[in-house]
Amino acid sequence: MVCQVIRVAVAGASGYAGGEALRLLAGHPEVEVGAVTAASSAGARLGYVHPHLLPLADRVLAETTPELLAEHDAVVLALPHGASAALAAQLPADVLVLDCGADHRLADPVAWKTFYGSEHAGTWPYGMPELLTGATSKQRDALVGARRVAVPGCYPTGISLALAPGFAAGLLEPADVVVVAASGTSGAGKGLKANLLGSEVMGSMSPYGVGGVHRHTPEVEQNLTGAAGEPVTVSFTPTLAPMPRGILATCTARVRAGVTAAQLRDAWQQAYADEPFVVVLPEGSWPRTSDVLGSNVVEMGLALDERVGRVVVVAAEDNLTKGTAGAAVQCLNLAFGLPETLGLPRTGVAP
Ligand SMILES: NC(=O)C1=CN([C@@H]2O[C@H](COP(=O)(O)OP(=O)(O)OC[C@H]3O[C@@H](n4cnc5c(N)ncnc54)[C@H](OP(=O)(O)O)[C@@H]3O)[C@@H](O)[C@H]2O)C=CC1
Ligand SMILES: CC(=O)N[C@@H](CCC(=O)OP(=O)(O)O)C(=O)O
Repeated sequence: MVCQVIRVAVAGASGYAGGEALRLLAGHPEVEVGAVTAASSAGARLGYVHPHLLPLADRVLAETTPELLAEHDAVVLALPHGASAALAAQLPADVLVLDCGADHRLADPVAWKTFYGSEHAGTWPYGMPELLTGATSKQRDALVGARRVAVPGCYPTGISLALAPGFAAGLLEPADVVVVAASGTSGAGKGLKANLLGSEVMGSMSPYGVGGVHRHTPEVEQNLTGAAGEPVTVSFTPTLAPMPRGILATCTARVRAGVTAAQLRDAWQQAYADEPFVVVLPEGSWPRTSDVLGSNVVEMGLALDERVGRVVVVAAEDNLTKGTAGAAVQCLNLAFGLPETLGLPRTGVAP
């Protein structure tokens, strides 16, 4: 356990993920917010780009340099894909680096090249403590004391947590997994065009990245393969929903012959019984994105569709909280030996 305050810098502080990291860090009892950095908004008051962050409103966004970031105990990188790897390589090994981008999530360089089209930067411990990596082992162990963390993607968070218990318990077939998920518009970052939001997104839902081409597909497959101990393949279709925040992922997989609804419920309950941030709802209850808005919780409900032999798991999360910045803070707590839940809300702001 560290005794002094942890100084944390946020790079990409003018963006959505950076803003959410600052909202959480500003309320964290062991953290002092250090440098806040950006690119095109460097020089602006933080209060100008994030009026909701009142306690930090008079901070001025600095340019993002490794020298400035290196003065901190921890750095949250909330930058576009590809920008974090080069920066992280220039930071001292004893500074905790939490990369909200995808650069260090995938272990397979071929999958990286196929879905991201650039050279693979390397693989860091994956920041999803609750993820089953076998029958009972979880990802948490690799995060205690870590100094480099690849924070998961927003869709892979809800989807992987939704299906891992069934694979870890050997109850699901590894092929024929189907996921359709809806995301709020903040998932696309602040660059999503205002006119697109007004005329095409609000009042409508639309699919994108259809046909197995979305870059979160290999991340989900990597996570579920780790839980199953054999290759898992996934058909994933994302959709854009007319709401600012939230992801609702509907995940289905074929159950092995003879598997009962009681066995399924048992596996999910056992997997998450001690997890503060993963909630399995009672039979017949289903999650809503509004219930987890601003909270670090993934809520899920499950049922066996006996007619077709498939388990259906529906998971809800806030893409900016548990889907990125909340996971980063959770991993910071683990890395520094603090209680894992420190500074992280378990309550949402519904309706
Ligand atoms: N939005 C979400 O729900 C989630 C996002 N993430 C990941 O978090 C990261 C940030 O996403 P998000 O906040 O949505 O994106 P935004 O577009 O909202 O913000 C991007 C931030 O990065 C800064 N920036 C852009 N280019 C550079 C550069 N070359 N060097 C330094 N800073 C730069 C921008 O600064 P400026 O504005 O000053 O130009 C801005 O602060 C991405 O990797 C994303 O994939 C992960 C999970 C969920
Ligand atoms: C709605 C929307 O556009 N969402 C983004 C996901 C953003 C995210 O969180 O994922 P990464 O961290 O991997 O960027 C997308 O589909 O690309």
